[in-house]
Amino acid sequence: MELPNSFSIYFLTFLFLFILTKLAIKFSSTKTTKLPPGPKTLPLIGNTHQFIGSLPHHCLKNLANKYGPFMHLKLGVVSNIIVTSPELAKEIMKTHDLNFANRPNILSSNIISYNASNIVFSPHGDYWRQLRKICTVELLTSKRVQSFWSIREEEVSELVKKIGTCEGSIFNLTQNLFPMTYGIVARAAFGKRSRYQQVFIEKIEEQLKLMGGFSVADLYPSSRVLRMMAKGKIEKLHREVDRVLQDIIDEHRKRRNSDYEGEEDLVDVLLRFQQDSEYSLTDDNIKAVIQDMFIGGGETSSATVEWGMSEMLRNPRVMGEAQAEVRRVFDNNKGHVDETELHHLTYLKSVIKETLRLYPSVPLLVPRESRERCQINGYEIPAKTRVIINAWAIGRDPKYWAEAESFKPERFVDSSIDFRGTDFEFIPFGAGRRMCPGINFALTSIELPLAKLLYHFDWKLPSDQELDMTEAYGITLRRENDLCLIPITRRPLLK
Ligand code: HEM
Repeated sequence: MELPNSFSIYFLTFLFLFILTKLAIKFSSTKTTKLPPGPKTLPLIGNTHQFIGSLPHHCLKNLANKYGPFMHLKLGVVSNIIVTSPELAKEIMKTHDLNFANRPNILSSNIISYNASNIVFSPHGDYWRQLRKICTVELLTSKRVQSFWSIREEEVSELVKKIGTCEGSIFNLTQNLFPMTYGIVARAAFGKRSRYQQVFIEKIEEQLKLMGGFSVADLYPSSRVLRMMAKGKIEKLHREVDRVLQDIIDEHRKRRNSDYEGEEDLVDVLLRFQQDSEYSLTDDNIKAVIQDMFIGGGETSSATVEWGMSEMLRNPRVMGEAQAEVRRVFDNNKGHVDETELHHLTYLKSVIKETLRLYPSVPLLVPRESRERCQINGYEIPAKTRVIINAWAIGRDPKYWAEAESFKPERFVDSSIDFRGTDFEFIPFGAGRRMCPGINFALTSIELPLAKLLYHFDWKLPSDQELDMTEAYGITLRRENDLCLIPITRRPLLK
């Protein structure tokens, strides 16, 4: 047999290595460049057309039913990953939390948040850490929250008094709940209600509506023309809100320059920080944080009270049980509701959890953005990809919740499932580093009003028709129509 000459050996070795390298490249590229599945995209618009006619969290749930809990969607030219399962939510907010600790640059949020200098939209880093720490220490720890008890007591009692005067006639609960909750935040964080509170609430609500949709400019971020066109309305609204926020700062500054010797509130602390800090906070930065507290503290908690009351009206058995509990606890002890005995209201706490399961106030949480390319479940997530977590759909997934669409507070009565960021099937406050820091503040602003509304009054719908539960369009989950009810006094307000 003739031996191969050295040329043939070199040639065959080269050919072998060449094929091997090609295969390795092919194999590794199919493995690492695979995006999660998703519907086919159309040229230019991507999947944007699939959002027409329904609320974003509903559309995304329907699409996830078809394409799975880890889905890739193109909105315009922007890649989005949609997460619709507790396991994958845990991957994003726990396993890869640091990589997803940034927020995307969204035009409306950027304008409203003074160039992303608030807590919600600022990039993960020292500036964000400092601001979040100040707000937590000054306003949001459970000790600080408790210290505001008299403010809550006054504001909620005022509402109860007003309801008492409408005995037997139709009372618009929505129109009165929201100002009350904003009042609590304003007094706790800034010392008093704003002079322009009503206008301010209206403008903030308009802002939130605008932020809930997909602005065309955000679908094509590199188009300066689209950005210029989209800015007009949101900038006008922002200028109006800005005037109120500047007013709050100016008043505090004037007070600091006088001989005022009262306690410092959050704005005083931020102004002090403005002078001392290495970050040299501007007035705009402070206004951005004030707004965080207003939106975080006002809108979300009132919406939860409103949905909780709505569901109880649809489920008289639940309403009856919650009322019996509140009346049992407070008739025995004091004859009026105060915060000292709220911890006995275990059924009411389950009602609140069930409300947040079905109506998480921020249904798609606040979007995250990947810093670096990473792999999850064998799929590649490129750097700077937007991630949207559908907490609303996860809370209604029959795989994790029996009778998922029914309002059944009992499911929480002897259950350890909580919303503090460790049970990923129940994440109304998010999880991980960017989780909501306002849980303690929120809970007291929900529990006290609900307990008082149930203690003092029975409630009836104005007509025999079933209560309309349509959701409004916006970044927060609100009722489309105001909740109007007839109160019947059962325990008159004594003091
Ligand atoms: C029912 C009431 C509330 C709900 C459902 C809620 C929900 C949320 C959610 C889902 C997030 C985003 C979390 C994430 O990205 O993982 C968030 C962030 C935030 N919330 Fe809340 N929130 C509520 C009340 C409050 C209150 C009372 C405050 C303050 C007074 C507040 C202040 C904030 C702030 C500052 C952030 C941004 C955190 C960050 O990016 O580091 N929230 N909230």
